Parts: sequence; C-alpha cells; structure tokens
Amino acid sequence: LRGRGVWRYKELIAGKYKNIVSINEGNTPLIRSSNINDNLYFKFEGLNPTGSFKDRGMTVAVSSAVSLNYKTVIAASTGNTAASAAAYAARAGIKSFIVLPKGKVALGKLAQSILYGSVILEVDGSFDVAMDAVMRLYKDLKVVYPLNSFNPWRLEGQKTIAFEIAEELGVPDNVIIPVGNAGNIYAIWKGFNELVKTGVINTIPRMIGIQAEGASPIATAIIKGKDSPDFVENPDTVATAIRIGKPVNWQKAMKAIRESNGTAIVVSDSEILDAQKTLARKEGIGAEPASAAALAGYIKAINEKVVDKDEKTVLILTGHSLKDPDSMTKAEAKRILVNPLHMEKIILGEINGSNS
Ligand SMILES: Cc1ncc(COP(=O)(O)O)c(/C=C/C(=O)C(=O)O)c1O
Repeated sequence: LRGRGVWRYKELIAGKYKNIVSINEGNTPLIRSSNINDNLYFKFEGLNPTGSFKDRGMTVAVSSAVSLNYKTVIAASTGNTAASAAAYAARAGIKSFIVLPKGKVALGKLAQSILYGSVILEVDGSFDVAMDAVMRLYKDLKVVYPLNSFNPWRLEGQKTIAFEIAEELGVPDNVIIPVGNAGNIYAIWKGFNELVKTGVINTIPRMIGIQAEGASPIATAIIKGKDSPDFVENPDTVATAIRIGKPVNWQKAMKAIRESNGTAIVVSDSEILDAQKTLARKEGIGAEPASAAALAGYIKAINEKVVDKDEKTVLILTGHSLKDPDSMTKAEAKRILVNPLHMEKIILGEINGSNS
C-alpha cells in the first residue's frame, strides 16, 4: 500500500486501521490544459476505481468500519457515494445499503450500485430526504455504520487530493470545486492547511466553490455575506450529483471558503452543459455535469475578474462522464446514416464543409 494513492499518506490520515480496504484509489492525473489556458490544470478524479473522488474517502471509512467489526454500512447518495460505498463494501465482504432519491440518480451510478450488489432503498423526494433518513437511522440502529461525509474518516481520505496537488504542482493560486453536501471543499482545504502546519508549504490556495443555480444554498450565502444558508426545499439541476438543498457540511465549507479568502460562484444548467462539451471537445476530458460545473465556474470567474488567467488554477473534476450517459447524449452531434459503399462523398463533404 506504500506506493502511490491515498494510503501513501497513511501517517497523515487520522485513526487506527486494523484492516485496510483498498482498490488502489487516488494518484489521479493532474492534467494541464492544452487548449483553454496554460495556467489551468484538471485534477481528474474520474479516474478513481469507481469513477469519482468518493473512493478516496470510502477506502478510509470502510477500513474504519471493518476495523471496528461492523458488518453493515449505509449511505444516502445522489449516486457516486452509493457506487463507491457499494464497491468498497463488496471488497470488504460486508453488506451495504444505499438510500437514493427515486428517479433522480444518473444511470451510470445506479448501474454501478446494482452491479456491486448493494441493497438499494429508494425514497420519494430529494437527496435531503434520504440524508435525513440515514441520520435518523444512525441514531436508532447502531449495527449499521454510516458512510456519509459527516463521517470524518471520509474527509480524511478526500484531503489527499490536496497532498497530491501539492506534491506535483506546489500550491496553486486557486482550487475550484463543485459543491453539493460540501464535504470535499472542506477536506481539500484541510489537506492544504495540514501541509502548512507541517511546514511542507507556506500558503494555501483560495478555495472557490461552485454550485448550480437550482441548488446553491452555500454559494448564495457566501455571495450575500450571510452566516448561514437558506436551505433549498426542492433543489433542481441537470448536475444531479450536486442536487442538494440541505448540505450537511455547510459550516465546514463556508469556513474553508472564508478562511482561504476564497469565494463561491453560481452557474446555470446551460453553462454546465456547455462546459461539459468544452472540456470534452477542447481538452479530450470526459466529466459528468457536476464536475463540468468547475469549468463553468472558472469561465465565469475569469469573466467577472474574480480569477486572473495568469493565476495557477486547479479544477477538481470530481466524476467521470460515463456516470451520466443521458447528459452526454444531450450534446448535439453529427450522426449520418450512410451507405457503407458511398462514405467517401460524405467524408469529403464534411472535410470541405460542403455538406448541406
Ligand atoms: C461528481 C460529484 N461532484 C461533486 C460532488 C459534491 O461533493 P460534496 O460537496 O463533497 O458533496 C459530488 C457529491 C455527490 C454526493 O454527495 C453523493 O454521491 O451522494 C459528486 O458526486
């Protein structure tokens, strides 16, 4: 486990672990932009074992559950926490329950949860209804270990994103992160702060949180200079991963943003889908909508002079595009039914732009 990845930083991860449950998570590529801006980097968390950053926290939280002899874990999820919990529970040989907002989970994530063998409990309502149910159950049913990001071990794993960025790039001026339940922005801020405390680095980046227009309780509170967010009763956005109205980690996220002299930006669904296409068609990187929100936020931040293009900025691309195939098919594309014997004319027409 010493090689690369989350457990490379074992000494910096709080807690004692009799057993480590790992699928070689972490050690994701930091990809430099080739066509948008030389000072822009993408930390592609979509290349984790189940295709999102959640694996970093899950390896630690499930290792903790197993070390404490739990045989059952549970998580409410918009999809990626579920897929990750299912995979790590399967790896550990323990049972997993996931609680999902019925009909609101991207196909790829639901498919993963089924494949990995979780018991899937679907509730009518938003993710927040599922989250409330898990918080309540956690108090009543002590045999079940809760995996949501109020579980500190999740954040201990996710903070390694900061360690890898610092090792490879040093300290960027800005880190831009899509925010839902708001654990990840805090975890990454925590990671940079711990490196300052141990003298490895002497500054931290500005933490910039991005939320979707229909689900932006934290961003709205930051922009309005309020101490606490107004929760959103019926959150709605095409970026279903961050379709969260009552983020459990809102205090932590607001602390990370404010103490890093950062900010928060709200982006629309169309800006998110445009950014998803730009990432794919300019950089060759396929990310799900919630992740593309980071690029939508970057573009807005540059236009509004919140970030300068000469500043070194890292976008955390939190999930792979395969998670949400429906979002991909929304993109316009040229699909031409051809007679296989007569493709030359079509191809030459496309090249010369002379096709009608
Ligand atoms: C792709 C993607 N991008 C960003 C976020 C937001 O991270 P947090 O602000 O730490 O919640 C999520 C979160 C997903 C869940 O909360 C879940 O899976 O239940 C995500 O899947």
